[in-house]
Amino acid sequence: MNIVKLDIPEIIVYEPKVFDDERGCFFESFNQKTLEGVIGRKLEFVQDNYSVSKRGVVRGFHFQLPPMAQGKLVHVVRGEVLDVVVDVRQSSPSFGRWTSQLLTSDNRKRMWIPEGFAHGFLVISEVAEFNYKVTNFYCPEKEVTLSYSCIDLDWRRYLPIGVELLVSDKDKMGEQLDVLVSSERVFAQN
Ligand SMILES: Cc1cn([C@H]2C[C@H](O)[C@@H](COP(=O)(O)OP(=O)(O)O[C@H]3O[C@H](C)C(=O)[C@H](O)[C@H]3O)O2)c(=O)[nH]c1=O
Repeated sequence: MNIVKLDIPEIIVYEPKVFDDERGCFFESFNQKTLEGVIGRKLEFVQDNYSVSKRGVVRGFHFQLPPMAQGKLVHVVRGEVLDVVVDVRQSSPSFGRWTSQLLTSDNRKRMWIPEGFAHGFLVISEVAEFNYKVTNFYCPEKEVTLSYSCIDLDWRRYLPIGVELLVSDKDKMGEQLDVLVSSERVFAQN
């Protein structure tokens, strides 16, 4: 297993060990014991999610507030995405900062996103199939949408000229971080 360090230490990216042979390849797409060893905490995933998106789709940023906060273990089954997380923990030294990683079916990278981060991604390939495990059930009442435009990222530079962003109405209404802070819809100071 190869671990990729990002500039926000709580976000962990790793590449599973791949066993190639003349038939093709094998790798453990998920191993709880291995992952708990890397992350250093117990994990209990309760739900698997799967989304299929066209090139140019931006999903997010979404997060759920306590007590329904979700840790997420994400990966790409087919295609390529730019996966982006934003720290929404007010007590964190990296509050408001973001980091990203290209996740593809070829690089087989998995990204662990703990509770307290808003998550989203841009689809770069023609189609992307995105699969992730979450540590808490979906709770729309506790879900918050942070605007995908709240960070200094030019999403379009990852797309061919002429391909426009495709964003849901809900995500188009995503709010800026300062609004979420003033309405106490971020992770509170400890
Ligand atoms: C997330 C979720 C959604 N839904 C239903 C609700 C809607 O009727 C439909 C589409 O939901 P939404 O537009 O919120 O899907 P995404 O934009 O892919 O949301 C995801 O986007 C970013 C990338 C994330 O990290 C979140 O986990 C997740 O919110 O699925 C469910 O029934 N269960 C669920 O767990």
